Amino acid sequence: MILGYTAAQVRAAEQPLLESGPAGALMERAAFALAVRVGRLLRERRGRVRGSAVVLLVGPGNNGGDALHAGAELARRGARVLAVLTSTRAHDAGLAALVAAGGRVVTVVGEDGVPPAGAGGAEPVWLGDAIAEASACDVVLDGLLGIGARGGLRGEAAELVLLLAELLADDAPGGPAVVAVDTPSGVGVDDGAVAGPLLPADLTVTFGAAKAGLLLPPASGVVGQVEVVDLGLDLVGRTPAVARLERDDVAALWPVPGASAQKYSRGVLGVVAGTAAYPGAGVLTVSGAVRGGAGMVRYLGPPGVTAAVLSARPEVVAGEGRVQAWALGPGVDPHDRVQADRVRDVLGEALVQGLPVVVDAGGLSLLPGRVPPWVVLTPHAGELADLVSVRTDEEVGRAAVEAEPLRWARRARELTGATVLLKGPTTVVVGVHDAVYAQADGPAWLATAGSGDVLTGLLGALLAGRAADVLEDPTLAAALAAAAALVHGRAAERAQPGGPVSALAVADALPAEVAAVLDGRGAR
Ligand SMILES: NC(=O)C1=CN([C@@H]2O[C@H](COP(=O)(O)OP(=O)(O)OC[C@H]3O[C@@H](n4cnc5c(N)ncnc54)[C@H](O)[C@@H]3O)[C@@H](O)[C@H]2O)[C@@H](O)CC1
Ligand SMILES: Nc1ncnc2c1ncn2[C@@H]1O[C@H](COP(=O)(O)OP(=O)(O)O)[C@@H](O)[C@H]1O
Ligand SMILES: [K+]
Repeated sequence: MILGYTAAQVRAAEQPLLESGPAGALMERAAFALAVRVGRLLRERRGRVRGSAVVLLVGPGNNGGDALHAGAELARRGARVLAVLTSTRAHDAGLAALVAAGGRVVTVVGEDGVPPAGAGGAEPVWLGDAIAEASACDVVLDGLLGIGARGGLRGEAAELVLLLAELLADDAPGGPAVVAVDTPSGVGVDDGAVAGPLLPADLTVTFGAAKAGLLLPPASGVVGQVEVVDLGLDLVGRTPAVARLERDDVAALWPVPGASAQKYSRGVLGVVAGTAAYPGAGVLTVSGAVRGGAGMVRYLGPPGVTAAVLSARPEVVAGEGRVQAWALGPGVDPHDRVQADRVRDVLGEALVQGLPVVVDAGGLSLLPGRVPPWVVLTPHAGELADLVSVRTDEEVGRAAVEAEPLRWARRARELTGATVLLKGPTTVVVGVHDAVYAQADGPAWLATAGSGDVLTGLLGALLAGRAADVLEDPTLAAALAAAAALVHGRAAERAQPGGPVSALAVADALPAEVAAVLDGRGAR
C-alpha cells in the first residue's frame, strides 16, 4: 500500500530529525538519494553520467536547495550541470556546493531584460535561452517548488514552465527526461490540485513519504513514476490522507473459496442492468461478475436482454432468488418504466434486508435520499456532477468534478451516505471515516464504452463474496471498491498490453488477473 500524507504531516515528522541532526543533513541525504536516482536515469539514457547534460530549475526555497545539492553531486560525477534560477533568492549552501563542483548558474531575466534584483553574481540569460538549454539536455530537474508551494506557479517560473512544457509535449521522443524534486512544482501537495502551468514529470522522487497530492487526480496524471526516498520519518499514528492499494493488499481483501465452498457460500450477485435500448450493458455487467468470480449471478431484466445475457453467459440464472448483494443500473434508462421500477424495488428491498449494493449509471438517479455505506455508487465525473446538482442548488458540471475529484466525491458521500467510487484516469474512492483511496491502474485505453459496466459487475461479485464482512465493518466497502478498480485496470492492460481493449475483453482478462493478484494464494 502506498500512503499519501499532507505537507503538514510530513513537516511534523521531519521536525525531530531536523532538531537532532546537524544543519542541512536531512537535505543532503535527500539530495544524495535524488542524485543517485538521476544518475541511474542518465546511465539508462546515455550509457553514463560523465559528459551528460543536466538542467536544474531552481526556485527560492529548500526544494531548489535539494535540486542544487543533487546537481552538485552529479557535477562531481562528471555531468555538465546548469542551474536556472527563476527567483531573486536561492538556497545559499546549495548554490555554493554546485559552484564548487563546477556547475554553472544563470538567472532568467525578465521581459525588460533586467535580472531580478538580488540575483547575486549569476549570469543573466533570456528566458528563451534557458528553455533551449533545458529542451536540449538529458535530464531536467524540477526544483522550483515543493511542499512549500502556495497555489500554482507564478511569475518567471510559470512562464518558463509553460513554454518548456509546450515544447517538450510537441517534441518527438528523444527530449530530456523530467524528474520532479519531491513534487512537480505547483501541484496542490495535499489535494492534487492543478492551478496554472506544470511540467509533467517522467519520475517524481519524493522525500520521506509520498505526498497525498501525488496520488490524487488531477495531479496524479503528471507525476510519472513515483519513488519515495526513505528519510527515516516516523509517521506511525498519523492517519494518511489517501491510500493506494497494491497487488498484495488486494490479495488480502479478495474472497478466496475454501475447500468446502459451494456456490451459495461464495456469494450470489443479483444484477439489474440493460434495457431494450442498451442490452449490451446487461451482458457486460454479468460478464464482469461471472469472470470476476461470483459464486452465482442472477439476472433480472426484459426478455430480449435476458436472452442476450444467457447467450453470452450461460452460467447466469434468470429470475428472482436469494442473493447476497446487488449490482444495479448499467444501461438502465430511467424512462424505461419497467426496468427503472425494478431497480427502485430491488434497491428498497436490499436496504430493508441490509444487503450491499453497487449502483451505477441510470441507477444513480433512482437512489433514495440517504443510504448506508455498504451501498457503493460508481459514477463517472458527469454522473457525479448530475447527482450533486440534483440534490443541491449547486450547479456542478463535469469539468468542475474533473478539476477536483476528491472534493466532489466527498460531497456526493455527504449528500447520500453511500461509499462513492468516482471513475476516471485516477479513480477516487471515499468511504466511512473519510477513508480515501486513489487507484491509477488502468491504461487510457480503458476509457471505452461499457468498461464501467464490467467494473460494476466485478465490484458486485466482490461485495457478494464478502457481504457479511462488509455489513459488520462498513469501512471494507471502500477498500473493496478500490480493490475492484485495481483488478479492473490491470485486466485492461493484461487484455492488450499497450493497445486498444474492448469492455468484453477486459471482463475476459479478469480471471487471469485475479489469479496473478492472488499469486498462488487462490490454490487450496
Ligand atoms: N523539511 C526539510 O527541511 C526538508 C525539506 N526538503 C525539501 O524542502 C522542500 C520544502 O521547502 P520550502 O519549505 O523551502 O518550500 P519550497 O521550496 O517548496 O517553496 C518555498 C518558497 O517558494 C515560495 N512560493 C510558494 N508558493 C509559490 C508560488 N505559487 N509561486 C512562487 N513562489 C512561491 C515561498 O514564498 C518560499 O519562498 C520540500 O519539498 C523538499 O524538497 C528536503 O530537503 C528534505 C528535508
Ligand atoms: N484516461 C483514462 N485512463 C485510465 N482509465 C480510464 C481513463 N478514463 C476512464 N477510465 C476508466 O474507464 C472506465 C470507464 O467507465 P465509464 O465512464 O462508466 O464508461 P461506460 O459508462 O461506457 O462503461 C472506468 O473504470 C474509468 O476509471
Ligand atoms: K519540485
